[in-house]
Amino acid sequence: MKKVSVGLLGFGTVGTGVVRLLTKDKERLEKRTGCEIHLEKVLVRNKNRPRKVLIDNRNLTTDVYEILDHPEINVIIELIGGVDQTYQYILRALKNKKNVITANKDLMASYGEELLLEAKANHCDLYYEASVAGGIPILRTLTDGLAADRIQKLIGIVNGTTNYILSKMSGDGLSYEKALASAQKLGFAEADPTSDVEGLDAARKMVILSHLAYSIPVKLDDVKIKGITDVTREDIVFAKRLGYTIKLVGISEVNNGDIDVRVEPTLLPDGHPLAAVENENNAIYVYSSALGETMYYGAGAGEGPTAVSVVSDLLSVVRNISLGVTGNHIFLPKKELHARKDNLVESQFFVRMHMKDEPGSFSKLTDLFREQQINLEKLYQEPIPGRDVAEVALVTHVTNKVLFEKSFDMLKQLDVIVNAKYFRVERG
Ligand SMILES: NC(=O)C1=CN([C@@H]2O[C@H](COP(=O)(O)OP(=O)(O)OC[C@H]3O[C@@H](n4cnc5c(N)ncnc54)[C@H](OP(=O)(O)O)[C@@H]3O)[C@@H](O)[C@H]2O)C=CC1
Ligand SMILES: N[C@@H](CC=O)C(=O)O
Repeated sequence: MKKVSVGLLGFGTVGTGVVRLLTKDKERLEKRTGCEIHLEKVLVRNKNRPRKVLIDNRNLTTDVYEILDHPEINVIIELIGGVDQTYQYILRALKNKKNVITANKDLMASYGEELLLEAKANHCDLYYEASVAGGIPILRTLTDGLAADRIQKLIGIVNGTTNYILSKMSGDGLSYEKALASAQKLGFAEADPTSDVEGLDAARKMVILSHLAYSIPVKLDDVKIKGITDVTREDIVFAKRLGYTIKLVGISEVNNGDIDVRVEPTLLPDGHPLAAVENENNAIYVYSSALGETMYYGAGAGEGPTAVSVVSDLLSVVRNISLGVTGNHIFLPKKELHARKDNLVESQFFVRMHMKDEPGSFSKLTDLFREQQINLEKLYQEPIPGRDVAEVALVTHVTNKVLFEKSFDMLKQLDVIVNAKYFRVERG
């Protein structure tokens, strides 16, 4: 039996899941590939820290070069996270002709193209399925399953932490802080959860997905990003009254030579399949010309699901090694699309505001939208007991984004408006 030796960088949440799977299912995995899969070394910071899975202490090392330069190791799995230092490690591994598997979307969203070219130059594999949507095999789906179709649009719930927080705030009435602490404890959140809650993690994933869906280079700088830190329980409640669920979604769309990629808290109609995606689950809704609409759903974060994606990549690499081939190179055509300008974006919008509860205030509001030629699809008003202020929520018809934002600024200037905020509405 051919032997493949693996070096693992990082023994945290996902690293633990990978060691667990490679140990527990060793025989089954080896049968699937016809090769012996040997975990040679694991990089840790502290060799004496108690671990959640049994491992021989002699397999642990604190010296990364013992793995990167190890003559026997053919595959390196990177699960430490971070960008600059990790980039150098992966570059060195590839130059040393080692195949690489990573779950690191921060790195792949910024340096994916360079690293894939380096892998190609060195006749190595670079697989990164776990970098998007944890356990859902979405990268394979885009590059293999849908290879023959033309993809036009993707809508993704691609961050487990924020979906978990919004679900808990909505369903269990948990505060934002408690829901975040719980997501951290369960291992969904990044080491620095700012990237989760501010939308950056989802934006990185949308860059990777868009690149594979449309075979074009997409820059993180071109993604419009807004996180969930301003979403309150009241926003969730009043959106619900109008028949919507608030989710942090990434939307990526190509049209007439331009591309629009954005991540923001968005209202989805309650009947939309994405509205039912709860907790740390993720889903990607794909619009393609021949197949139509398809949705890929499952656990988007956590030890077990993410380890399945990593180890499945490993099995692909092991099969390639035994066949003497490499795969999974994405060739980037030189065509570039331009980021869509806001004056070309059309959408519905949800506005929530506190309005003085006095005669004439309501008509000031409706007059403004009529003058701006923005039609309202839904309107909800409820007095706030004990205060001379009413809660008002509305949804516009589809309108131009620039026109809407100008009108929203005018709305905030009305003397009857105490405060107001808005979110985009996605009809699907
Ligand atoms: N958690 C999840 O659900 C998912 C995570 N990912 C990605 O997977 C990667 C790993 O995530 P996760 O397992 O959650 O992260 P963790 O923080 O749980 O684990 C990272 C591990 O790497 C170790 N580490 C970091 N730097 C070094 C270093 N220089 N030398 C040695 N060890 C180091 C850390 O050691 P120490 O404990 O000593 O700090 C820690 O154990 C990240 O890129 C993440 O974005 C992708 C999909 C899902
Ligand atoms: N922090 C990420 C982990 C998986 O990528 C998330 O919450 O989705």
